[in-house]
Amino acid sequence: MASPPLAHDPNRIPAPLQRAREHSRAPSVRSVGSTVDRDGRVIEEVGSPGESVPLELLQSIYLSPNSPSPDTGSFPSSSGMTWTGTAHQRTESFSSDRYSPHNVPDWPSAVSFTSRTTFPPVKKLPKAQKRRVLVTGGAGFVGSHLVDRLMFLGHDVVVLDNFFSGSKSTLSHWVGHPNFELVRGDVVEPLLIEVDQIYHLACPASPKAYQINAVKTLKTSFMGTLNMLGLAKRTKARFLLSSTSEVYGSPTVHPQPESYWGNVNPNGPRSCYDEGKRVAEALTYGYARQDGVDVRVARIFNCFGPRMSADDGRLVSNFVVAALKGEPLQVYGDGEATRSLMFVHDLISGLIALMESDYSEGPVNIGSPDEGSVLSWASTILALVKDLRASGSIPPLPAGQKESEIEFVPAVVDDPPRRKPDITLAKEVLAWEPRWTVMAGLEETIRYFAGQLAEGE
Ligand SMILES: O=C(O)[C@H]1O[C@H](OP(=O)(O)OP(=O)(O)OC[C@H]2O[C@@H](n3ccc(=O)[nH]c3=O)[C@H](O)[C@@H]2O)[C@H](O)[C@@H](O)[C@@H]1O
Repeated sequence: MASPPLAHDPNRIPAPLQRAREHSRAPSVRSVGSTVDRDGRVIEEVGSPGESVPLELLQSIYLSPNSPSPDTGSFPSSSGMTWTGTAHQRTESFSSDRYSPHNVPDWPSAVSFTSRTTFPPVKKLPKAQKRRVLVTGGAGFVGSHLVDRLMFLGHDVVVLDNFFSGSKSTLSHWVGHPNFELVRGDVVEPLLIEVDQIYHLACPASPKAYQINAVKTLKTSFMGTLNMLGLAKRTKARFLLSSTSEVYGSPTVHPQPESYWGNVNPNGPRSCYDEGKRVAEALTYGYARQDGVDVRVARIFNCFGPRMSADDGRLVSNFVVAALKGEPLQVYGDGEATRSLMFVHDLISGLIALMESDYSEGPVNIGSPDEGSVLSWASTILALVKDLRASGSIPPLPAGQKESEIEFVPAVVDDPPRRKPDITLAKEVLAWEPRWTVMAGLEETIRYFAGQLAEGE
């Protein structure tokens, strides 16, 4: 089904293009060599001590053989994997010589598959430490990164997903692993299994996706959360709800602390998601007070990274894909709305830290304080893609094709004008704060999408 266009406000006047051009003449923004964190330390592992996973292992899964390498800035050969050592345990499964598409008449784009016999290496945990973890929405962008992390840490993971916005390909590397189970199903139906922890992520999260079927989004938020809380009550599992910064609506307090009650339009085009998540929070604390369910609530602020789908509709994926293709970066409205961007590995570390913490008194903001205007993020992404191209790290544009430009299009209805988390509480109770710079995260995301585009995804 084609996605209906987002509602636009025709009365908002786009800012002059000249300002965008000034922004995009930003100086070189690219960092060189290994990925370093905010303190200038090389990032070798992600996650808190005791719960950390080597970055190279994670990258070996989500970066394709066609993704440019961070250190050499060069392309790996399209015929083989570039990762070595324990991280390289993937089975080659594409078009062997024998079954090459060229050898199959009339099948120009055929792909052959072999069954996987080896898996990425996972920790061996003593029985007492091994948890049975349910991740609803585990095939989605955020869910699949969480599943990777939990699998590497050695837990038993069950994923429940209806594949509305998630995809089986995000988890194909675990299918058949004895610690892993993938269930096609919808959280609006009850699920009868035995678990120790539930990460409840299931719900379309991009404004484009959640507005396609507003009633279904509300049903997922309400009935899905009700069912998963019922499961938590029966199994005495700890329950973590992925809530959102959208519960703050168009905030009148900036930055937003957890104590702020928000300013949400209860019947606008975004209300299906905003109010859905607000009722999901109310249900969660209802079960905690009434039935003693052990709950955690994470309010997630704008997150980006590999495995966002190219047509996801959100800022980073839209701008990166457009810049790589040489298409216009469309800024809705005047581009003055602000967002604070967090890289996905930081979010996963925050979610696990919250699940494992003793803090259950109320919601915790998980987000980055790196606030910038939409226009400034568009300019930054454009400049970064240009730099990576100039250094030969990603493919050049086809001959004759011009670099992307910023284009202003009408504003989106009820688009929150500014957003930045107050993360004092997360620092205090979880000892968590973002480690990745936006630049390092954007480079990783650009490498991911460059690999995807090279494979024709
Ligand atoms: O992460 C959050 O805190 C919440 O908000 C986001 O919603 P939004 O901030 O509107 O995310 P985007 O769709 O990425 O938009 C960010 C800003 O960029 C603008 N934008 C987006 C895409 C684009 O192509 N052009 C553009 O100008 C939007 O109008 C908006 O002002 C996410 O989509 C929600 O899932 C999430 O819960």
